[in-house]
Amino acid sequence: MVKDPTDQHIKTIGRLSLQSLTWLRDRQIPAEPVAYSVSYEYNHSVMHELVEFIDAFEAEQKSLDDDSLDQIFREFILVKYIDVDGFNKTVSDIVDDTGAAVTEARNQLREFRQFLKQAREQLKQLKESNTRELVHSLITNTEATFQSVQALESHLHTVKAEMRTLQKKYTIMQREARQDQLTGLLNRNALQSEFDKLIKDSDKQPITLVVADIDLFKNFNDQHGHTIGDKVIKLVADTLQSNLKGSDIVSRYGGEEYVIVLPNTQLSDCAALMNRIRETIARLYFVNKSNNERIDCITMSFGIAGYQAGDNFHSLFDRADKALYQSKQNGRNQVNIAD
Ligand SMILES: Nc1nc2c(ncn2[C@@H]2O[C@H](COP(=O)(O)OP(=O)(O)OP(=O)(O)O)[C@@H](O)[C@H]2O)c(=O)[nH]1
Repeated sequence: MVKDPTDQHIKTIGRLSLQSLTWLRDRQIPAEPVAYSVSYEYNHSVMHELVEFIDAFEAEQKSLDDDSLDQIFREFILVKYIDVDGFNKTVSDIVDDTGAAVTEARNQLREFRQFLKQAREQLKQLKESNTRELVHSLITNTEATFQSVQALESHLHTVKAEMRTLQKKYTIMQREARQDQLTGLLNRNALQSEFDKLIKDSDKQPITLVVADIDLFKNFNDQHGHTIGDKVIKLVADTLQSNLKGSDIVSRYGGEEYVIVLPNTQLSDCAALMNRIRETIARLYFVNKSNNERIDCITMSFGIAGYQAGDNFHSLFDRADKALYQSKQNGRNQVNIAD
C-alpha cells in the first residue's frame, strides 16, 4: 500500500538513504541499484534474514562483491516483490468486474420480479383490449432479463478462465520464490522452511545436514571465466541431485555453497554417501567446444553434522560449517564430521 508521504515518512526515508549510502561508502561499494537496494534493506532492518545473512557473511571477513550482492538481492529482496503487486491488481480487477456484472444482473432480476408482480395483477383483471400490450411488455422484459443473465453467464465463464490463468501464474511465482534460478535447486529460504517442517516429524530422524563448498572456485573463475564457472555450479547441482533421493533436501545456499539435509540418515551413512559424491564430482570435466580442450572441473569439501535435540537450523548449520572449515584447513577435497 502506498502511504501518504507525510513529513515524518519523508524524514525517515531521508535518514535511511543517508545511512545506506554511508554503509556502502564504508565498504567501498559503488551505490549502484542492486547494491543500494541491499544496503537500504539492511539499514531498514525489517528483513531479519537478510540482516542475519549479511552479518554472518561479514563476520567471516568476506567482502560483499557483485556476486554476493546480486545473490542477496535475488534471494531476499526480489522474491519479496516478485510481481505481487501485478498479481493483486489483476485479482482485484476481476473481483470488481464480477461484482459489477452480478449487481447489474441482480437489479435486472429485481425489476423483472416487480414487473411479473404487476403483470399477475393485470392478468387477474384481463380484458381483451389490453392483452396485446401486456404480452408485448412481457416479451420485452423477459428478453432484457434473459440478456442480462446471459451476459453474467459469459462474464463468469471469462472469470473462470482468468482465475485458472492466475492460479497457474501463482503456482509459478510460488515455485520461483523457492528456487535458485541458476541451478533450479531450492534456495536458502525454501531450505529453512523445509528443514523446519522436517524436524517437527520424529519419524524423519536421525537427520544429518551437510555444507558442501567448491574448492578454490575463485581460481577456477579467474582461469576459465564466469560463464564456465556458472556451468560448473549447475553441473555440481545436477550431480548432487542425481545422487540423492527424492526425500532429501538439496539447496544452493549461496555462491558456490550447497546445503543438503538427509532425513533418516546416520552420520556414518551420510559421510559414506558424501565421499562417493565427492569422488564423482572430482571426476567431472568439460570439453571446450572451441578447441576440444578438456577442462578438469573442481573438487569439493564437505562438513557434516547430526541433528540433536534442541537444535535449530542455525545451530546445526554452524556445526556442519565448522566441519567444512576443517576440511578446507586439512587440504580440501574431503569430508569431515563435526565433533
Ligand atoms: N561463476 C560463478 N562464480 C561464483 C558464483 N557465486 C560465487 N562465485 C565465486 O566463487 C568464488 C568463491 O571464492 P572464495 O569464497 O574466495 O573461496 P574459494 O576460492 O572457493 O576458496 P575455498 O572456499 O577456500 O576453497 C568467488 O570468486 C565468487 O565470485 C556464481 O554464481 N557463479
